[in-house]
Amino acid sequence: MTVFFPATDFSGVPGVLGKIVRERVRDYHGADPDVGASRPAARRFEAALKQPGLSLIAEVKRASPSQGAIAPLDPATAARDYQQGGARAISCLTEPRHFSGSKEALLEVVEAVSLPVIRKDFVVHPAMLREAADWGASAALLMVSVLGEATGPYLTLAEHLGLDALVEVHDEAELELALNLNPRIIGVNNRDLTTLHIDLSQSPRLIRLARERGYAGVLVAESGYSNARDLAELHDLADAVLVGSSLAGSGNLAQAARELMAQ
Ligand SMILES: O=P(O)(O)OC[C@@H](O)[C@@H](O)c1c[nH]c2ccccc12
Repeated sequence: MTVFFPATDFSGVPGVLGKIVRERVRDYHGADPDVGASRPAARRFEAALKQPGLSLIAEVKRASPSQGAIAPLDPATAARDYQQGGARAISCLTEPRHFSGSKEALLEVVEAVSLPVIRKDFVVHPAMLREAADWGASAALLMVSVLGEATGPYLTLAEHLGLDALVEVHDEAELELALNLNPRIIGVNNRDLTTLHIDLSQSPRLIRLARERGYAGVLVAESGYSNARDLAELHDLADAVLVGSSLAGSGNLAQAARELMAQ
């Protein structure tokens, strides 16, 4: 299928995010943009997040630009532990240089658990979504800070491939852009990926704003959560929370997940 992509100029993406994005652009330079025939939507990721109560998306995260090495997790074991600890979906990084992610990690996670899995990467090329579908992911991350006006076409592409999309925003302007596309799932990242600074008030604030604007889709709070207290106000506000570092570095992933979600 053919999707119109506005010229995407990633040279303006600032900071750490810009560096990673330009590396990913080079990685996929010349990759085949053809995504093939349409695939049926399973909507498993979305359905997992819509269950009653705050849903946990637990992330297989071995390293990050802010922390360096977090833990030498075996992806399959980590995903199984998260599932046992009550996670409703698994996020798996596939970015290799800064997050120690890989295709293999994603394949192992998909194989290990019955939960839906989201491919966590810096999507800058249609081939990355085709791969996500081929590798068995149920969803992929689309970052408005990276894709800007191209977020719409990428949403169409994800839909075409039967993938759910988590449309990630960090500030009001990005939220406005996302709301105009009316995606089924919006995530608000507490971390500014250009500076790596975390502000835990960002998600609740923008989630409230989205609801005030009449947004009726699924809302996800992302990043920086390390204990049950941090989640207190999210229980009646967000549909889901995305947590990586604090769980991954805990030493006991199932127990850490249970303790985090306890009210
Ligand atoms: O490790 P944390 O602070 O719990 O955050 C998890 C997740 O939100 C974070 O990994 C993330 C959110 N959006 C991203 C985009 C790219 C890379 C990583 C991310």
